[in-house]
Amino acid sequence: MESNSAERSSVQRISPVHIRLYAVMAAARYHGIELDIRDFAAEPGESSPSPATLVRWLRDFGAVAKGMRLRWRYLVKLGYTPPVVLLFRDGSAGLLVRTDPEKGIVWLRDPLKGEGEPPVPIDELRLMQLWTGDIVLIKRRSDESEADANFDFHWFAKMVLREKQGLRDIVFSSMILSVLGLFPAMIVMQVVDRVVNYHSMATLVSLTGFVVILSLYEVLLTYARQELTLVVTTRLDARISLHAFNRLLALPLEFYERQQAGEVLGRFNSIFKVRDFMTGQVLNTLLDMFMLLVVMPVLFYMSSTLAWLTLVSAGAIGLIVVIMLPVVSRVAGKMVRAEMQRGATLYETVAGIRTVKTLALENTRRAEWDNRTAVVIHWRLASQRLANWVSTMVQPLNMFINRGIILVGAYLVLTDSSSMQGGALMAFMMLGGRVASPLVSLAKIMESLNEVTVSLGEAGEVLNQPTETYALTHGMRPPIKGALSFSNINFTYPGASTRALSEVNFDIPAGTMLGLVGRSGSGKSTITRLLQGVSRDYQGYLRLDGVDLREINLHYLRRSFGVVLQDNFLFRGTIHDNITAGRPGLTLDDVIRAARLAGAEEFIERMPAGYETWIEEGSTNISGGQRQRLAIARAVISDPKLMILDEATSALDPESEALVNANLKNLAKGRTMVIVSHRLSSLVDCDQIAVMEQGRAIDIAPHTVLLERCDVYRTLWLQQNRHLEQTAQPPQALNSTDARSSGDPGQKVEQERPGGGGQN
Ligand SMILES: Nc1ncnc2c1ncn2[C@@H]1O[C@H](COP(=O)(O)OP(=O)(O)OP(=O)(O)O)[C@@H](O)[C@H]1O
Repeated sequence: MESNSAERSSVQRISPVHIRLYAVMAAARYHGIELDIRDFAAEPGESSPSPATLVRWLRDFGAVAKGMRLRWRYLVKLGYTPPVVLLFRDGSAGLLVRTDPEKGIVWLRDPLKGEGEPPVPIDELRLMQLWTGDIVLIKRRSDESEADANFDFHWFAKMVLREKQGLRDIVFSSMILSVLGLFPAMIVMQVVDRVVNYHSMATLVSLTGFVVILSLYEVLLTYARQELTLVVTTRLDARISLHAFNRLLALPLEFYERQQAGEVLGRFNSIFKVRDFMTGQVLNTLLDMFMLLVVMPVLFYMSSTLAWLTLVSAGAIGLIVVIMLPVVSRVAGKMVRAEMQRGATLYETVAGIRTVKTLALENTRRAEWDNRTAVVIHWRLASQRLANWVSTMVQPLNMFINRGIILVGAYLVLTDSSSMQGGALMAFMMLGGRVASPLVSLAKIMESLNEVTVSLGEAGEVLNQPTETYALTHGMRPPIKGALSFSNINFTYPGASTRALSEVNFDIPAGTMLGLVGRSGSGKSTITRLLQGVSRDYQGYLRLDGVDLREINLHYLRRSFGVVLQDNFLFRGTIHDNITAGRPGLTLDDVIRAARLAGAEEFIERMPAGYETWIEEGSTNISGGQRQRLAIARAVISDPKLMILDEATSALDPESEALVNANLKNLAKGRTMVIVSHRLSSLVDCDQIAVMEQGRAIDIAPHTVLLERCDVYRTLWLQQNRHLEQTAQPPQALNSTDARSSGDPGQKVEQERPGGGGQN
């Protein structure tokens, strides 16, 4: 219930709509699904959320939900049940937890009260006055484990088998089509042997009728099968795409930092090769195999000698393909990898085109592209050559099946006319060709299987990495005030040999404006990464309001932070869209308030379309200072209790920097703010400044105190402000706020904490 009160605290008044949302959240929580009220997007025009809107919300966050209308007589039969949401006429909702059909009573729980509270019994008459008749049923998705399952053939097979019904219909129609496929040959046999030999017009007429009806049937069935296949493969496609993209989003930032973006994309895209294979080649070959099953007995019936000859030749084709398989697949694997690397080069060039152009790196990029293309071409040629070899070896056997058999058959007809007639020979010819193709495609499947295995392995390199899913969906959601405490924090980046943070110890109360200073590489950004839960593999304890950060739901934690970096990505869209960043439920008033706080209001209003001004990709049509201010507005719109500004003003011109800095105090009101800056003069207003040196927090105190007692700080300050030093002595007099800050002697970290690093 802790989280319930947290969410409630952000709501001034509990309206019926909120009660309805809390009811849904409580029912979802029963199944272990944590919803955040801030994720709820109301449908425009709906005064209170309809079952459909609630179901959409639930489904978006991993629940299986269903809205339905129920009569009392069915509702009362539910017995002991997981909480069912009953929608009330006033826009609120209740939670039904138990019913007694004998007594005609249901028990409702107040969504705002804890699970321990006893439910209230209520009879039909009273309930019908409140209840609209709508309910929302919620349960946990049974394939939750599937969401975290590895991307392998097993997973794909499971996905395919989830389309059981569709597949069953496809198989059934394929079997019938296979049988129908025999008829043309049979008809030819009848026409030659009966109609032509005996000049029988009556047989021709009845055969014609038969052919028309069967053809019609075949046309319809083929259409239906195609339609079914389309539906099944499209559904499969959608499911795979969604799942893969969710995986991509659930990967930790640390993973992306280690990987080349182009390679990640290339690997991700190889998942679609697997999909094409499963839904195209495998399915078609399986369907072809039915043909084989149907045709073979007929062939043996017509002539066992010819049937054996056909089977052996087709088998030999399959054998050749299988023997060549390892070589072909090795080459195919090299081709896939080469294509992926070329894709990475393409992506890098396009993503970094500004640098390429400004540094005139076209020739270098072109040379790299040429090299990569040369490798691709080399392996493609090799693989196509190999394929050519295989098909050349196979061709004589294929020709034998298609042409040689007729000669053997003719010989059989001549030497022993009782064994076969001319018509049967022609029918055999027509059907014999169908034996080779399924066998060959079966062998080819094995060939592709290797290429697909390589692709799957590549995709797995990205998609089977450990995700943050658990941390994003589990954990506490405590109310956040903003007190931070670092105790004995040690952290080393994966693969690095030295610690990025070493025995960091300091505490700050909620509402502190904390500056982080230190030389380049001293660990300032690493501190902010730990705070945002980007890197979680640290030793020691980092507490937010006394709660271990690792215990807090990651999604909730990150939402509680407003973060502005040195270079902020603005999405293509309007200023309004960028400030709300797609967060549901924010109004224009919120946008304006955030823009005002960020000092962006004035320039936005001067723009021709105001908040509807379109921002191009890479935000080329606004200045750097404007972009930063929009990023700040985006960060403060949800009124976070914690804010991080990591070199947010470093890249700005002095005027824009002054504008943003002038607003810092305003921004910091009511929240804890962590400001990383190289420019010490922008931090003099901070309540506390932590000085970082080689991963250690060597001191923390207000500006004036640090100037007096921290050598590193004083050196940095003097390096940047020597000109001021000469004109105004002593440095404490530089800023009036220093006098206030100096009242707080701060914490001399290394002295106060045992185990802290020594001061430099
Ligand atoms: N993703 C990473 N992988 C490995 N090492 C890293 C990574 N990021 C930072 N480091 C290392 O960790 C140390 C601290 O880096 P950090 O970025 O926190 O320093 P900083 O004080 O913010 O530096 P700057 O002021 O230059 O941004 C540095 O030695 C750096 O080389």
